[in-house]
Amino acid sequence: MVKTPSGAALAPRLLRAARRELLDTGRLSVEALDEGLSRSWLRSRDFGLDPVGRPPGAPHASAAQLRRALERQHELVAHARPVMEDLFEQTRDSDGLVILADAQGLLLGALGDGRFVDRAQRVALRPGAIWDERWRGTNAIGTALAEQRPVAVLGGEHFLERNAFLSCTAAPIRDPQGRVLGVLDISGEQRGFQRHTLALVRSAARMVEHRLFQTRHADGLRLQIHLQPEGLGTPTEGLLALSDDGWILGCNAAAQGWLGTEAARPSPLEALLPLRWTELMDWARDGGDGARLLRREDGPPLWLRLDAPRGWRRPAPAARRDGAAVVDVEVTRPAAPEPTPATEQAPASTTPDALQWLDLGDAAMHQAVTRARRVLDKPIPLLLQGESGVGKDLFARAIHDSGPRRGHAYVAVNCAALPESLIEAELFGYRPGAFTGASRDGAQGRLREAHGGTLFLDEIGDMPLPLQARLLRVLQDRQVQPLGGGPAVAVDFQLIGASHRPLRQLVAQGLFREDLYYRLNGLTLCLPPLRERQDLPMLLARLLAAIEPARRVELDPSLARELMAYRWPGNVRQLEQALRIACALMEPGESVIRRGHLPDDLVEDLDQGAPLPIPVLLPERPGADGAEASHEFARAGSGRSTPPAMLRDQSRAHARRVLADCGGNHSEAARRLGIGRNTLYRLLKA
Ligand SMILES: Nc1ncnc2c1ncn2[C@@H]1O[C@H](COP(=O)(O)OP(=O)(O)OP(=O)(O)O)[C@@H](O)[C@H]1O
Repeated sequence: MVKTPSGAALAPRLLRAARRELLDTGRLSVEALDEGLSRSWLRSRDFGLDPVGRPPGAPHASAAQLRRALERQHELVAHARPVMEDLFEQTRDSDGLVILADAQGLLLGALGDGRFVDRAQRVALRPGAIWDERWRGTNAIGTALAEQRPVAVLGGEHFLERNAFLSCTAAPIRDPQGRVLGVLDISGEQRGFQRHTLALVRSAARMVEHRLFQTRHADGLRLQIHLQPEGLGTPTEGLLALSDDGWILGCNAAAQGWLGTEAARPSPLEALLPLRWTELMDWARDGGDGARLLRREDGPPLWLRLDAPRGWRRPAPAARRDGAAVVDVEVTRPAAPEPTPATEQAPASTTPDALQWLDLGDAAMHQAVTRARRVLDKPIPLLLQGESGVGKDLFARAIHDSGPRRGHAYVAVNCAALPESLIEAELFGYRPGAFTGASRDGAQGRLREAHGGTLFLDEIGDMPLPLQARLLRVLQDRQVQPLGGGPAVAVDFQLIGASHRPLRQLVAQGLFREDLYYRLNGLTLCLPPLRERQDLPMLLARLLAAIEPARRVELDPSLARELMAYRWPGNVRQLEQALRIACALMEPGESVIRRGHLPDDLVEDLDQGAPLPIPVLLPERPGADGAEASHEFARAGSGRSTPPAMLRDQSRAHARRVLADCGGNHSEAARRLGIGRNTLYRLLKA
């Protein structure tokens, strides 16, 4: 936490002297300062910020950009708003502001009505401004994000002296998967700071997290846990969300702490609690009322309460992954609010885990998973669209594994990987001796192999037109005619097509049959590119755990932030590959991935792409970087297919213009660009 050991800020004079020393000598008298504050000051210095000079041109969202950010974060905003109103009432007398920021430090909303609001406006403490440390130096919002924990930054502890009149406390808000979604902050005049504010903001953030968890897992069975029975039902309780076959799908921070686990990966109930799923079902069948004490060998006893939505019903008996039988149970709960409208309810599904596993908290992925679930048991063809490497193949497999055909074959064919002459035989099969080079025994073909199961046609946009006609016939007649003749054979499969090329556009260009397009497109699911995903931290943790199951590997925090701002042209595949290489390059004793471990081309991109992290935002001071520059940034931000060389050229040209604007002052130019001086030199030379 950013505070002195005594919990109070040091005298302004001492803080100023310590900062001066840091800038003059590069040394920080750490004995005098709290560790978190020291780290943040060092970061602020490395960003090239000057505590007393002109403030750097921090980006500021336009009204439309802010609107879009609010739309993206509507779930967070909806749950935070009532909590913020409550906080505002509690802190009204001390004339402060209650602020909500997103995970990039973009201020989404603020509540306040006193004199302080005017002063706050003058330092851009208002919606649309970005309080990332990169531009504002040490401050509660930016520092809470960088340190990923609650912080108080009092008066002169702010790196920029213009902010020294502020005292701010902030706590991160995490989503049900544990990734930071945003920050709740209370800011006020330094004089008005009250010691309990940090505790207040921390418990308010917990309350928002609690509401997010309840909403995200509204349809399934939940367990409440606490060390004391009185804690059950309060925002301090631990929450576990369970799948219909006894797997823990979600686990809030309190539960993670008590159970010594992480929320990243679903695990069976029995792996975390000394409680069998069948016992829990018996309890549920008996009404599931009251609280129970659960004694554990590896930790303090926990109180446990069952929380099932009204009418929650265990779906039809199905084999569990561990082979244990499950029973059909309906839980009768006391009267509760009417269930959410039918369109919002997830359908009953026996093993939601394969799809659930992909739902790490990104809104677009969540929507794709929810929609896929709704049609799992229906004969509706699915079309997956998304850039190469976003996980279409994995998603198709998860649909199969979560649906009623999971006990049958999953047959994947990459239509782009085979020459036209072979695809036909591969898909439709052939009779013995049907063509030169054919096997003597013939082949039944992939379509027939998929009978009863799922056929996944990857890169279906690359299927040659004559084959499209044949495939269409199969889909219409539900029969396959092998090459070389012979009787037609009935087939029945779930069809999933995928393409990184927009099929609709191919239809317009005459490259894809319109009638086949409509046959395939029962429901289109669009998987988001990695750069737009909001769940990168969770994905990183997931991939690292898979690559290095035997040791705990972490990313250097500043590198993690860079990776989050990177554009990932190769999507999850590129990320996975980069992490594999990094893990391979680490020395045996190392556990933190740093830049030096990454593939060279990625490091090069990170260096050269450094001005791009927040490309779509306008500079706060219009005169500073100029409208032209911001348009260029905006173009770079939206130019998905812009090749790296072009991006480099654009970035270099932009850097040169900013440098010229700064009269050749490299430090000032680096500050305005939001990059380090060395990166600027490299960028100019590139
Ligand atoms: N959510 C995820 N969790 C873990 N790994 C993932 C996830 N999504 C994708 N991957 C990994 O990323 C890689 C690329 O995924 P996949 O092959 O499914 O992408 P794709 O969209 O089908 O690519 P292409 O269009 O090039 O065929 C795979 O190694 C896959 O395991």
